[in-house]
Amino acid sequence: MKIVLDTVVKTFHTFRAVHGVSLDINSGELVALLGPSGSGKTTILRMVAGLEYADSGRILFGSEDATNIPVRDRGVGFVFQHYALFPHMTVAENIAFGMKVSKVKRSKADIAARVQELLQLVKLGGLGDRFPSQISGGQRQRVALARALAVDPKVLLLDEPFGALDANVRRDLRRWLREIHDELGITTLFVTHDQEEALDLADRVVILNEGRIVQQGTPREVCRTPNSAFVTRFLGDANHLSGEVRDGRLLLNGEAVAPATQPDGAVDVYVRPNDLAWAPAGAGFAATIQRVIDHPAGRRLVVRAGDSQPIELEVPASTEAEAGQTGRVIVLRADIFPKAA
Ligand SMILES: Nc1ncnc2c1ncn2[C@@H]1O[C@H](COP(=O)(O)OP(=O)(O)OP(=O)(O)O)[C@@H](O)[C@H]1O
Repeated sequence: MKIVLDTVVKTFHTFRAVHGVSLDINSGELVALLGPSGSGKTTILRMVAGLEYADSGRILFGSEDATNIPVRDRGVGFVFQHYALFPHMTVAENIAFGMKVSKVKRSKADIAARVQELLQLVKLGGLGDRFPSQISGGQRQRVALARALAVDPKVLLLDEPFGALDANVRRDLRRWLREIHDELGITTLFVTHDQEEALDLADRVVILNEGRIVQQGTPREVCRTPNSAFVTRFLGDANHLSGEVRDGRLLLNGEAVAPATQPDGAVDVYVRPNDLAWAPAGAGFAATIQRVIDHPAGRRLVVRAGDSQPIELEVPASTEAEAGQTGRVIVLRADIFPKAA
């Protein structure tokens, strides 16, 4: 089922939460809405669900205006962070609930068979008789997904479904969700404020700020060609340096470090730790190591150049480095924007 948002606006009292958002979600696509708190992600999701109405603009399900389709006929499944399971029902009863109240009548045997099928799909076979309080948080969210899938939705809407879980469980669950999505091919809209989660999971990432889409593209596109300082900062883990472009070269601390295509003038430079290298001498700009942080994948150097803020570099685990050493920071790649006023 393809979903189209066409210039959708939503205002609460006098506050405009969504400013004319247009977005196509193709059939079978997994799209992540990513943005800081208050950027309008949940409001957009709720409008697609039919839980909230747009002030103007249109939302289409296929070629049909969704305004005319009641919520229960939209064929939408939801999973929310705090969309609790019914505590007095077993896992199996929770999954069966939607089928029992659905307009599509199914026999008891059909419902029981479907529940078993879903329990296998979400890898919880054998736990159907437990109560929600007897399973882990990650398992509960898998039950919530099974419950959402039980009524064969054409569209799946997920609002921070893994928000309350710890980092390792979150990572496992999003890989697993991606597999389920690929198996079932349901058009899926996923809301998160976690960059890593969006990049890991989605076919396309839509970045929102203050109720507007500021960039959209594949994870690779938004990471490699962020179109603004906001997107670069929001995607995280970038050093921010002040520099200057002069005659087609980027200058940091007065030293030419890389070619630049921008017009001459002051610039904001964002460089990811992986796009910097460390060398005892040679190109780049001079810096002094302040700290070395070892982690399983390599070493992180925290350096200072002149009176700059600390700059972080990611280097191979084999790199010899210690606090107090001086050397050169080499810029392999940078995102350069005209200096913000
Ligand atoms: N029912 C409401 N009444 C008034 N203001 C609202 C209502 N719902 C949302 N808002 C406001 O609209 C803006 C967008 O909210 P929304 O929940 O869509 O953001 P979000 O990006 O999902 O944020 P979060 O990540 O914190 O959930 C916020 O400023 C919020 O306070």
